[in-house]
Amino acid sequence: MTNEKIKRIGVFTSGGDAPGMNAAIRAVVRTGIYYQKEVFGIMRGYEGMIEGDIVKLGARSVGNIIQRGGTILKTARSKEFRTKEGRLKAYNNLKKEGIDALVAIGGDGSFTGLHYLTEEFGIPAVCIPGTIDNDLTGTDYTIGYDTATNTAVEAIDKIRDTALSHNRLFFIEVMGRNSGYIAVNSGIAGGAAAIIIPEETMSFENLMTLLTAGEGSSKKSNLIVVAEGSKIGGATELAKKVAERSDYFDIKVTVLGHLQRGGSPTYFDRVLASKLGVAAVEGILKGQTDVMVGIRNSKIVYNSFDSIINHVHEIDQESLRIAKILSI
Ligand SMILES: Nc1ncnc2c1ncn2[C@@H]1O[C@H](COP(=O)(O)OP(=O)(O)OP(=O)(O)O)[C@@H](O)[C@H]1O
Ligand SMILES: O=P(O)(O)OC[C@H]1O[C@](O)(CO)[C@@H](O)[C@@H]1O
Ligand SMILES: [Mg+2]
Repeated sequence: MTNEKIKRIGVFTSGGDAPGMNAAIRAVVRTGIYYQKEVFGIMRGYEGMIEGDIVKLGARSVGNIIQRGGTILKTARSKEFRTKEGRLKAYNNLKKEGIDALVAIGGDGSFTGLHYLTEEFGIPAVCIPGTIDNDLTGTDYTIGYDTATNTAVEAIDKIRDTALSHNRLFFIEVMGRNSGYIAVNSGIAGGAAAIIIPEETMSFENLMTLLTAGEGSSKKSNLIVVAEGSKIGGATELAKKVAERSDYFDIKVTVLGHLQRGGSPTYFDRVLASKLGVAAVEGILKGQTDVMVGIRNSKIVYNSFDSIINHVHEIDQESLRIAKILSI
């Protein structure tokens, strides 16, 4: 796999950080070096690309990071890269450093930016899905999702102890942007009484009926997991509305927020990141471009940008079904 045209590969992280991004950086750097390429780290995503903040990485410079959360390359959301002028500045910096291929680790927004750069300047690029949201079709799992969901489950377990002791109803809000993946699976694993996600609109009246049924069976403590993208209101709003309709419950709210983004990646995310990092570099050396590398049914797959962007990563219906059966 000695594609002579590619000599220098640039790698960067972009959008929200996710646990396992470091493991992916390590895999990209070491695979590039394994195939006798030079690898450069672009700092702070597209911001660093525009400013020319680019550093050479060696096999040892990515030692001792596989277990660390966050991203050693740092990350950013860049407004300027959304403009053609911004992307031209970025491309000129890549040219200056002799970088002739790119690997991006990020989410849908990062891929969209890279798609434009590839279209405008013809630079080969492969994307690695790195986001806690698991909102990308073309891969069963994104890097960081497993760790974030485990973090949410740990938090839910702790809230359950206090909820039970006080007979309280808790609304627990988890991240996921417009996706309900973290909510559904942390809800099943945490034994939630209801899971509210953007993909499936449970009406507020349905929620009241469910809670009132609990009232009849003298169930006073309950955990409701709410995805931040919920269309019937976030945890705070729902708690307020329930309190207005019933004085039966002692209601509390916990918004888990950014704690879901940090921490040491699980074994699953480390292995996923390692596999995708190797596959991204091998893909680019074999001529893949404008694609996202993913894992489907345990197999590495490359999907074109067009087939993943603006497509919804559907929630598994079976998960929704079992969540309902088990919450009676
Ligand atoms: N339409 C676009 N055109 C050019 N660049 C874009 C576009 N959309 C996003 N980007 C670039 O990609 C960056 C990251 O995108 P975004 O903030 O949506 O995060 P993401 O990659 O989707 O990750 P996550 O959703 O996990 O935080 C943006 O700050 C911007 O620089
Ligand atoms: O860190 P920020 O910029 O507040 O973004 C938060 C968003 O990023 C994510 O953590 C990852 O995309 C989402 O779940 C959340 O909506
Ligand atoms: Mg995104």
